[in-house]
Amino acid sequence: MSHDLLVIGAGAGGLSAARAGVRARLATALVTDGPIGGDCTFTGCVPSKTLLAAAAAGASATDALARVRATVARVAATETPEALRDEGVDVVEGRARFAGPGALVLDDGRTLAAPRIVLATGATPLLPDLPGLAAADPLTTDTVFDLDGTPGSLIVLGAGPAGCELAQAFARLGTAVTLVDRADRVLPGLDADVSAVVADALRREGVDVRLGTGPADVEALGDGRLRLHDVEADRLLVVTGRRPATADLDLDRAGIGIGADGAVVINDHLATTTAGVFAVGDVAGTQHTHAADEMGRIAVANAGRPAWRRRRFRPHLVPRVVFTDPEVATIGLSESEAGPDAWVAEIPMSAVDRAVTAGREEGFVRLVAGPPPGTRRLTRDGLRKVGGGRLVGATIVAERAGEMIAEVGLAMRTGALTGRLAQTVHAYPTWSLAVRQAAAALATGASPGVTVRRAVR
Ligand SMILES: Cc1cc2nc3c(=O)[nH]c(=O)nc-3n(C[C@H](O)[C@H](O)[C@H](O)COP(=O)(O)OP(=O)(O)OC[C@H]3O[C@@H](n4cnc5c(N)ncnc54)[C@H](O)[C@@H]3O)c2cc1C
Ligand SMILES: NC(=O)c1ccc[n+]([C@@H]2O[C@H](COP(=O)([O-])OP(=O)(O)OC[C@H]3O[C@@H](n4cnc5c(N)ncnc54)[C@H](O)[C@@H]3O)[C@@H](O)[C@H]2O)c1
Repeated sequence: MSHDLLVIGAGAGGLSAARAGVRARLATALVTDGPIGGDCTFTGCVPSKTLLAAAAAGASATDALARVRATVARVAATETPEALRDEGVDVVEGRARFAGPGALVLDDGRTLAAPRIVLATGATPLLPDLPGLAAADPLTTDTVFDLDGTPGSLIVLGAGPAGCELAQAFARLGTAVTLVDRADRVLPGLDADVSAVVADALRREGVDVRLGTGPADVEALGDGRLRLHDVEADRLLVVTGRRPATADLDLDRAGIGIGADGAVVINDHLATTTAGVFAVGDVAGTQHTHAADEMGRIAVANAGRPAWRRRRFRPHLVPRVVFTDPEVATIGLSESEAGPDAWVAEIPMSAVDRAVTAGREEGFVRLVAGPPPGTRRLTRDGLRKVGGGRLVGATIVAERAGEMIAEVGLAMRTGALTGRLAQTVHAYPTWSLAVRQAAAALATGASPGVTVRRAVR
């Protein structure tokens, strides 16, 4: 059967690519070996955010898990094969591998060919090589949301976004949680003071946070319980990262390269090392639903264009939100990444009236601004004279940080001077007024409660 576009994988990236194909009037087939919606709907964002919301609302463990199942079913019902076929996508159920550069073969022997292929096969949980791990029947994000009830005690191994979110959710549902990471802080990819706020919040809620741990065996205790280091628990949840799903795809038959990090090698245009084949989402090394979604659209647009007319995917414009309480939202460069030419404006949430009225003063807004392109290193006064410079990044820790980061993304996307945020009237008393207050300090010289400094590594 012949198509214009083949998309492999029906998660966020594949769905976005397939819909973009239909919009571009391409005969589009979406090949999937799993349910439509992928990780986000079934094992990622939707169940984890539902569990967090139910736990925050004080639901019982049983109700929270029932709410997870109901919400996943509700979201999944909007993305059935039938609904996609109605949209014009030819949904092909089966597992695909490459037979050659423009050709796929399915597990039942069917073949498909197209001049454009988008690879969107996602990622799978990565389990560390710990002696005794398999025998302890560890939970992963593929299985934890299927539990009938919450365990009395739980070790969460890995304090990245998944570990911190799930540790907080289970603790709030009454489980005795120990959060373990070999790094010396939670969320080790973020600035150290972000980690400190989140670790404090988790500890206040009773999570036993153990950091800087060395390698250890997992020991089965015979009664269904297990021990890791000196911690005993009913169950172990392993959230130590994810591996791009490239196995059994026969990528080498099509000449598609894989990098040292295990992700498919792509360039700024999302093209792989093989002409006509593009890769998007987790299989290409990104880690968020909205990144996969954006990449799907860009890949399809680029697949029909010569290299000089292609759009670039700009990872620095992708916000990242950790949905702990408080939330952590980042975009672009952190202070330590920005370099000594950048300026930083920072306001603690204790100086923001909405946070004070809500009794939620932990956290801060940190804007990082650089000189406009072509401008030399600027003094503090020089920065003010160029409208506060242009934002190159932001880090927000606050109850609603995930909502607050969007306007920073808009400013960065449009290249607006920081002063534009300061000139924009924000309703009082909103959380996002903190962003305006910080922007005002860069653009006008002073703003109550805000400190301005050169970026520190
Ligand atoms: C617990 C958890 C919470 C998360 N929370 C968030 C969040 O709040 N916000 C956020 O932005 N991101 C979150 N993520 C990450 C997000 O879920 C992923 O980044 C996103 O779903 C990746 O989409 P994708 O399309 O790249 O891959 P996937 O959704 O994994 O889709 C890939 C699909 O490809 C199919 N497939 C694989 N191989 C083949 C093959 N050979 N043939 C046919 N089909 C194949 C699979 O069936 C799979 O469904 C979370 C992840 C986890 C684990
Ligand atoms: N809110 C969100 O957007 C969200 C939420 C959850 C997950 N995700 C995505 O899902 C993916 C998986 O998340 P994750 O938190 O599992 O991965 P991660 O790679 O972000 O974090 C893994 C953590 O495990 C630790 N670790 C690794 N091996 C270890 C070991 N042997 N012993 C002890 N600690 C170990 C690391 O130090 C790190 O802190 C990521 O791509 C993440 O971005 C996103």
